[in-house]
Amino acid sequence: MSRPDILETIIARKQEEIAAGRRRFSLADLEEQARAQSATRGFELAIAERVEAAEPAVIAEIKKASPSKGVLREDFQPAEIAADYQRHGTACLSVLTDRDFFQGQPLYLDQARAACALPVLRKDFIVDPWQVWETRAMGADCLLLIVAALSDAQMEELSAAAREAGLDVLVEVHDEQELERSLPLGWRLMGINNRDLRAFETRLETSLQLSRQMPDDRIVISESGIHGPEDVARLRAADIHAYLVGEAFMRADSPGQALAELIR
Ligand SMILES: O=C(O)c1ccccc1NCC(=O)[C@H](O)[C@H](O)COP(=O)(O)O
Repeated sequence: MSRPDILETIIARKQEEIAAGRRRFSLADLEEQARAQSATRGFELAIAERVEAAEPAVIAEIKKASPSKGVLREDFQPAEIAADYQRHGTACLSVLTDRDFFQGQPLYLDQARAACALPVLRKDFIVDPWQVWETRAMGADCLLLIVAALSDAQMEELSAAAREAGLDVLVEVHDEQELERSLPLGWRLMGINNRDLRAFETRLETSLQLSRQMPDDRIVISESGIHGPEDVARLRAADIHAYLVGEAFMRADSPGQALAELIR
């Protein structure tokens, strides 16, 4: 029998979390909490405005640890990091809320969002409409749909729930087949993850190659494995102007300073 890969392991854990969560809050409870939240901050718009102005759009990530790299930042203060990112010109934030694999939690999203005026992506593994409403109830502005983790029917169901909840969506693909499956959903923000979530290998070429097949009405966001200005220069040469960066910032004394140096 083959060993389950990390994505399968994470998704199995998510199903347990959802089952436990439903015992505390029904879908109706979460919908009520979500509808009581203030307006979202316009995640897609913040990216689109930068890209249309030919400026780099960075989604700066706040993550303490990852399955591939372990702990990235011992002194982890989400509010301070968010304010630092804002001072140095990020377009948006991404905050890991997964506990078991990334040492995140929903409180970090709340702390980060309260410390700045930036739109925030909830970075987690969304497989059920219950989590979509949970995301909005948490106060997030955008959620991530990882195509590798979802069937076509799930993607449609989650997209419909996100629209109803008033959330923007960042769709994440890693290969041509996932791109083809996800385009009919119609979302404008299309992340190309350079990391193979099953093998952990990270190659910038994934973005460089797959972006050639992206329709003109979509915005490509290159995700993972972006470490220095030379990486951004390669992506920019391929007409990719939006970047999601985590590790390189989390390992820096000042994540905001590292961001400024990446896009200088
Ligand atoms: O980062 C991992 O090890 C990982 C493992 C399994 C699923 C997802 C994983 N990471 C999520 C991400 O894709 C990154 O947090 C994000 O794109 C930023 O990447 P990086 O700049 O390389 O930290």
